Amino acid sequence: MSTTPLEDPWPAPRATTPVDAVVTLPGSKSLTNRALLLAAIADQPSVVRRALRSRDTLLMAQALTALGSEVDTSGPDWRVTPGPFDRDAAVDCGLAGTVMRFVPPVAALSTGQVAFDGDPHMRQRPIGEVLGALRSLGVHVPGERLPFTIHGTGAVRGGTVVIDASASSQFISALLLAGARYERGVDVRHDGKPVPSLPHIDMTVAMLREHGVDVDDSAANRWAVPPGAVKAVDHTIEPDLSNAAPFLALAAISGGTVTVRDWPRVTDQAGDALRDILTQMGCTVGFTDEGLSVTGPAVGELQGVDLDLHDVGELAPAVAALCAVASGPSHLRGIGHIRGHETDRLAALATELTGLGADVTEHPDGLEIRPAALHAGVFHTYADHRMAHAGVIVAAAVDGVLVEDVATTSKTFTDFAPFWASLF
Ligand SMILES: O=C(O)C1=C[C@@H](OP(=O)(O)O)[C@@H](O)[C@H](O)C1
Ligand SMILES: C=C(OP(=O)(O)O)C(=O)O
Repeated sequence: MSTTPLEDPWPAPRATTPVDAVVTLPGSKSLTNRALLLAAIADQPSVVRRALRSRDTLLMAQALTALGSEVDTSGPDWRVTPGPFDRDAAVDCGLAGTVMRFVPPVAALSTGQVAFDGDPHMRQRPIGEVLGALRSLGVHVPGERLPFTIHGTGAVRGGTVVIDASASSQFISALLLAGARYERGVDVRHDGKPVPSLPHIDMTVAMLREHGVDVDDSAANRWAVPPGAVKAVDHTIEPDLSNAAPFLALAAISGGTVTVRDWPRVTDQAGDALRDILTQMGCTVGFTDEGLSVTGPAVGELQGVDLDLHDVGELAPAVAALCAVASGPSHLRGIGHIRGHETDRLAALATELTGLGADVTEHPDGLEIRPAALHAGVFHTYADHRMAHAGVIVAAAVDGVLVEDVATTSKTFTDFAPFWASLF
């Protein structure tokens, strides 16, 4: 966590010349929290190398420790020793969707009572479909939202369950991650509007297979996991490609070149879509020996885009910030579900960008953003790390923009602000 108190609101740096930088970014939240959880229910101890050390991943480590595993987070490589889930426990979800959704299905394997709660806004984020699914799989867990308590019996029957995962792909991932440990495994069917963030389900399926779990995803909207052991695997965590968005955006708006080291050539991370998105906006994007390099067009020549971000909604705040300083109109579609993220991101982006002079129309499932002259002001972040990323991007392009509570970035990036400032 940051040792230097930051001014709040923070006068985030303005890029007055092209920014050229090569950056090493912290590990992926999504990969780290899946690796930790699978390690805790595996048959042997294992190591999560280059684990992300941030609020969301420390909350996951604490949750698994509270259940009965040992998680040694003292070095860069985290050692996980599975232990019996045989005690009462309290789990703080903070504002981490991966903790609130992924931990209950494994907590249901405990013999104890496991109480879940989180930040004030976490009580608004959707979880009812997961709790309903657990009930129909034989788990005693009353409630629809945080706070709730799982009354474990040491085993879960499992079987077939139908849920509506149109609010979050994490509902499906959550049930699959635990399912091999259920007596009948789990067969999850989705019934509802299309599931968002499918790359995140692909990530879950790929990691389960690495752990020796046989996943059947051959039919659309159905995922099945038979009962069986979860083998221990040592994972090395890739850099967080979604958190690369503000850094690559800095090249895009300043006409500079930013390289993110160790960008994987093949990955299940949603952030990999930035390569295509930034190319469409007029950037030059390519792999080098060091990683992925993005060079922005001349200042003022960033192009507007018409994009369906349904699969990669977590990129929407950073992309919306870029659209607000682009030279042409943009339409971001297919992202109604991000109203259920850390805050209602469509409303928050429309309010904050409009507050700085942007021309934004908010739709039920997206945003239209037309070119306008932006001006100084305060960009509010609503306890949302990705709103803070959007704020620093706009501040880099517009004189006099201050970002309120930039420290909220600690959810997935410890000491983001000093690192960001060091690039100017
Ligand atoms: O499984 C995961 O690690 C995630 C899935 C996505 O959630 P939604 O499906 O709720 O968008 C994504 O936005 C979130 O940042 C991380
Ligand atoms: C939606 C996000 O997070 P969470 O894992 O808390 O759902 C996000 O990081 O953009």
